[in-house]
Amino acid sequence: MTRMIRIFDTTLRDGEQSPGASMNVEEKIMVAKQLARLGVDIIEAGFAYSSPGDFEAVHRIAQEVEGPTICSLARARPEDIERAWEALKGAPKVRIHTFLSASDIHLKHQFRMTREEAKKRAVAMVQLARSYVEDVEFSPMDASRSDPSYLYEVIEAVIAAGAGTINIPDTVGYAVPQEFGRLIRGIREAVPNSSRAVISVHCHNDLGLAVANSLAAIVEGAGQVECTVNGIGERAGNTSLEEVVMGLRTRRDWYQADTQIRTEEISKTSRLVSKTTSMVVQPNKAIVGANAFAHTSGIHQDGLLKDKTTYEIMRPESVGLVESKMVMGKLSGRHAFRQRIEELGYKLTDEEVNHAFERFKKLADQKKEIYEEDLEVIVSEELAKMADRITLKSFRVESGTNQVPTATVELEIDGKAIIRTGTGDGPVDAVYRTIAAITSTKSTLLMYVVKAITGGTDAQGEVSVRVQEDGRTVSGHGADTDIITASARAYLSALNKLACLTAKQVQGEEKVNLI
Ligand SMILES: CC(=O)SCCNC(=O)CCNC(=O)[C@H](O)C(C)(C)COP(=O)(O)OP(=O)(O)OC[C@H]1O[C@@H](n2cnc3c(N)ncnc32)[C@H](O)[C@@H]1OP(=O)(O)O
Ligand SMILES: CC(C)C(=O)C(=O)O
Repeated sequence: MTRMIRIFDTTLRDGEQSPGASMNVEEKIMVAKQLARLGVDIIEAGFAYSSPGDFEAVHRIAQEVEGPTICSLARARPEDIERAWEALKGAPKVRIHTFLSASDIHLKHQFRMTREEAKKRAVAMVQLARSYVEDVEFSPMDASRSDPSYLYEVIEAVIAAGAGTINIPDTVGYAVPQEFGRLIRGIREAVPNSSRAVISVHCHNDLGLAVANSLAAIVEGAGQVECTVNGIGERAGNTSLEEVVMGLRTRRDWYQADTQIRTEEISKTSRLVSKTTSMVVQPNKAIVGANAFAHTSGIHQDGLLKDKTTYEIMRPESVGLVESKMVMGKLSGRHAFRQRIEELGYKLTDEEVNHAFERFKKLADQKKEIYEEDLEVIVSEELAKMADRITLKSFRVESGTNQVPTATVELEIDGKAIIRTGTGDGPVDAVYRTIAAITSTKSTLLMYVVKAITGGTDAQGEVSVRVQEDGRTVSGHGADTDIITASARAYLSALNKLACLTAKQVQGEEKVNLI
């Protein structure tokens, strides 16, 4: 049977403890509304006592956000619990979450309390919270570094005092999965009244184990997981909501557990939290990173095109993405290349695909990522080239501060190679003049524009020209990471369009005429 695990989202409380992640009241309300759409069971909206802003956020979220239970954190102090109640009162589903350390390290060095004093305080504060609300959660802070026998005593006492949820925090991210799972099993076995409460876990990610620890706890009977969107939170953050939820959903066969989360809302929620907290999501972050559903290598891309299950354990649509992304680059293969150009609307023959693919591979060696625009340029140029009578074979340009720019250009016209050298005012001008000399064109260059298609110094430059001859105006485009090559291609594409290069006998290096 599948157990339903409660998702207690603490993005607005522990998540906000990430340096620089603070949110104003309106932003918190916006995130809380999205968390409700995501389907979390409980929203920890803040720590009402900590500031007027947090009080207002808890209060307004409790009043305005429908669906989840709204919770405020409170230290084990009467003033905190009263303030939490003031913020929450009047709202339909509310919880007070109070906490006090159980570890000797904390009790001795921070709280300067004995174990007995701390237990008494915890019981008294749970009772006080219960005098206001039905739903009280207690956390024995630093539980993973506490003496288990004392921890069990505290848990038993606070359940008897009325706490319905006992949250076991790995406050400093010290636990490892097998150990943490054993701790949860120990609580269930050693605390006589433990079945009267939901056992929750709250893990920090200092050793990168927050999700693993939370899943290990679920295996041993935890019924609630505290987590944050994108895993943000104090220091290295908290258990990532999306990872734990998708872990359970994808491996329900193993965990026999699931959540009520509407997973299709995950990506949207992640983007909103990232934007609101200004915390960038690392590209390789599981589930929500930009690369989480991106496939780069030819072999993977080929497998995916044949059947998605070959290399995808989750469908991108299941987390609200439109589709997996095939990243076109130097590791891509012909199958993926053909698929992508067909998606762009081009129907190519096998020969055309082969030509275009060769050029794509050359470009991919020069550029880290190939964008759609790059592909369009390659394919459209490749298609146009098939019919071209003049093609660029090669060129060399010399230019510098104390040198007349000189170009040597080799063209193929109707299958004949012609090489010529010429000069100009700059490298592009030298190439253009030499091309004009070879082709004997009478055309006039009306416009020359160069722009970067994509960002970065390795961007492709796109050159557009407009050329006029005998009252006819044509345009030409060319693109390459080398703008002189792009310029030559643009000029030649326009000359080809003039399409009146007669098949005049081209003998060796003889001139031909564009009529
Ligand atoms: C593990 C966690 O993430 S717990 C949540 C942590 N979150 C935050 O701390 C954010 C909000 N905090 C705040 O705004 C402030 O710390 C406040 C308003 C709560 C308290 O501010 P101050 O009164 O200036 O105290 P300060 O933060 O310097 O010290 C904390 C005090 O709370 C006490 N305290 C800490 N936790 C608890 C607790 N669970 N129960 C009772 N007292 C506690 C400390 O012992 C210390 O008391 P002391 O002044 O008698 O030594
Ligand atoms: C308040 C508790 C649950 C906490 O945030 C922690 O121990 O990390």
